[in-house]
Amino acid sequence: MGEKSRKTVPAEVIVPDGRDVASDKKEPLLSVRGIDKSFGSRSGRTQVLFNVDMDVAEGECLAVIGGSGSGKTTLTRIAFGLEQADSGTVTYRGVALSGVRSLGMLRLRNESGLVFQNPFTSLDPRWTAGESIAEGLIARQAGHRAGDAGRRAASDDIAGAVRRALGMVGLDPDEFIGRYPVDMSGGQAQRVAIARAIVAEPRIVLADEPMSAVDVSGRVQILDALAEIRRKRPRTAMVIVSHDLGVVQHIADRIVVLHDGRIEETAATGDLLTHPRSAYTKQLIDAAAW
Ligand SMILES: Nc1ncnc2c1ncn2[C@@H]1O[C@H](COP(=O)(O)OP(=O)(O)OP(=O)(O)O)[C@@H](O)[C@H]1O
Repeated sequence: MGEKSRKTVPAEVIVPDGRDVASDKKEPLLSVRGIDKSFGSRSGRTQVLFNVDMDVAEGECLAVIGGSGSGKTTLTRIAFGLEQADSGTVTYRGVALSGVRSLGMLRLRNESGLVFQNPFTSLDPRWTAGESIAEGLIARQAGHRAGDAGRRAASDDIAGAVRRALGMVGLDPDEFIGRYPVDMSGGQAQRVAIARAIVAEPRIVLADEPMSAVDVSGRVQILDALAEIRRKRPRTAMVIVSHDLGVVQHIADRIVVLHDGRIEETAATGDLLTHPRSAYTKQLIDAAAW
């Protein structure tokens, strides 16, 4: 995606110290405020997140970058309700994730798609790509239709949705629908995992280091797949975690830089690349592999 085609957030919403007060004029889709997190026993606790704020707007692609151990995975797991913060709040569509059965948590679970680093551990080796991708939809549709006609209609819908999702990630449905993970490259398997994450048309997708377990050609295809999802589903928000700024610079609208558990800066991608505020961000720009 070219620099010109990038959506940028108005400069006035980026406050001077780099804190992310609001990514858009309207309410963010997902909002994280004042998150602290420590790990360890009472005698030896290590704090890994310090008063972190982060917003994700509808349709926005936000990249969270930082070195190893900076807290990217912990922060995004907390933001998506997969882990509990020690203090602070997470709000999805204006409702707090206040417990596993809270409205905010149920909505977020139902409306998010998750992609993790290693597709071979997230895909069931006993299932074909078609079965893996269909799984989420089948569970969701089961409650909505009754009777044989309903079940037939549901299975037609599912087959169509699975084929569309495979097409969106650049995999030929005829070729891949019946294929098992063992017969896929890392890049193909990761694109199947992405198809599974987006088949139910989630409002927000988390991709945690989706390219790190894949070779260079596979990485390009994964990036293309994510860009295609953004084109076809412009209202879907994405949060992409990466240690490499180069990987995300062509797809992210905004970038959050984490350093030792603190937000170093948050800015529109073009601004961050051309006018990095911190020495640490400059280091990440210099180290970008792509
Ligand atoms: N369950 C856990 N128990 C103890 N420490 C943890 C746990 N999860 C994460 N940590 C620690 O928290 C810190 C942040 O880890 P996190 O995985 O969030 O960082 P990261 O930026 O995603 O790193 P990486 O790029 O290496 O995956 C690290 O020091 C890590 O060792």
